[in-house]
Amino acid sequence: MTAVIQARGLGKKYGQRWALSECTLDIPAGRVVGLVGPNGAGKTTLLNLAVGQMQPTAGSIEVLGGRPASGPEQLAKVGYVAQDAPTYAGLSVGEHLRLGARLNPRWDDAVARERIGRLGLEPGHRAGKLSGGQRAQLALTLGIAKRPELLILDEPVAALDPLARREFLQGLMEAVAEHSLSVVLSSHLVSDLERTCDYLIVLVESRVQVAGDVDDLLATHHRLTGPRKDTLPQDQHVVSESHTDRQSTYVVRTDGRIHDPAWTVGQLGLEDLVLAYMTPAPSRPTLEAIR
Ligand SMILES: Nc1ncnc2c1ncn2[C@@H]1O[C@H](COP(=O)(O)OP(=O)(O)OP(=O)(O)O)[C@@H](O)[C@H]1O
Repeated sequence: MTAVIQARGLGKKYGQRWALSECTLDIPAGRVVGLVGPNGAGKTTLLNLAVGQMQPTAGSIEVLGGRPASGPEQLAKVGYVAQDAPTYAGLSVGEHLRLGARLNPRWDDAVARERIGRLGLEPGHRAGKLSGGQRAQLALTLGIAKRPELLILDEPVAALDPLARREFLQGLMEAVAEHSLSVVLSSHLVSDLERTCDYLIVLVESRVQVAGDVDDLLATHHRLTGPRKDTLPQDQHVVSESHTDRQSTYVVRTDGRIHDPAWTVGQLGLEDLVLAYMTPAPSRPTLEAIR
């Protein structure tokens, strides 16, 4: 497997506090990767480390086989659309494209102009006067026209209305199909990730909780529901659990089938899976303690 991002024991500390810790990951190439987790989980920190905007406190990270931001060649291979899709308010759309052409050796002006035309963005309009959605589309256009091998996007659709979100993600998926891009995309909007991503990373409190192929994750996670019991499901990794007076519900990860007739086995959607990892089982057993 070729990894676009390979992290080994990666960590970043601000003062006394770890924003990211013990992160070991191999993100495969040619995938659209969703990075999800609650506020403050460390997503932006991981992405900033990947593009070389900050240095690790511990461990190492390689991107496309090189050290982040280690030279012009490395910079050309990686595109980054930072949080809030930053653009230069005083520059026009056309000036952004000219700047992109000057700064990026692989710049594809035809792609940039075609996208701008299709989106109805006037070259003479100042970026500061564009709507949030138009600015995000301009930032995405710059990221795509740079023709990187890996495009990293930090919550690019957070401020967009549902229609603008759909258009943005469609544009992204077209670029993935046309230019065989690898993409890492952080978002809180799991329904959007479900439509676009084929690989998922869940980060909670600075640690990777789970990472893997979306289809594999959905096939190996199950919801077990049954009468409240003293015995926990055997041989399964319990991701989360909840109990009422009469009923117990577990989200478990298992490669095998669940034969115990005491449990009703249900499939999980991606949102349920993410939520299960975001609200993990406190400190396990103890139905006694819960009673
Ligand atoms: N420059 C900084 N100085 C000090 N602490 C920081 C700094 N940047 C981030 N942090 C802290 O590091 C932790 C991780 O922040 P980060 O921005 O990576 O999270 P996130 O998952 O991207 O959050 P969000 O979803 O809210 O954007 C948080 O606790 C945050 O307060």
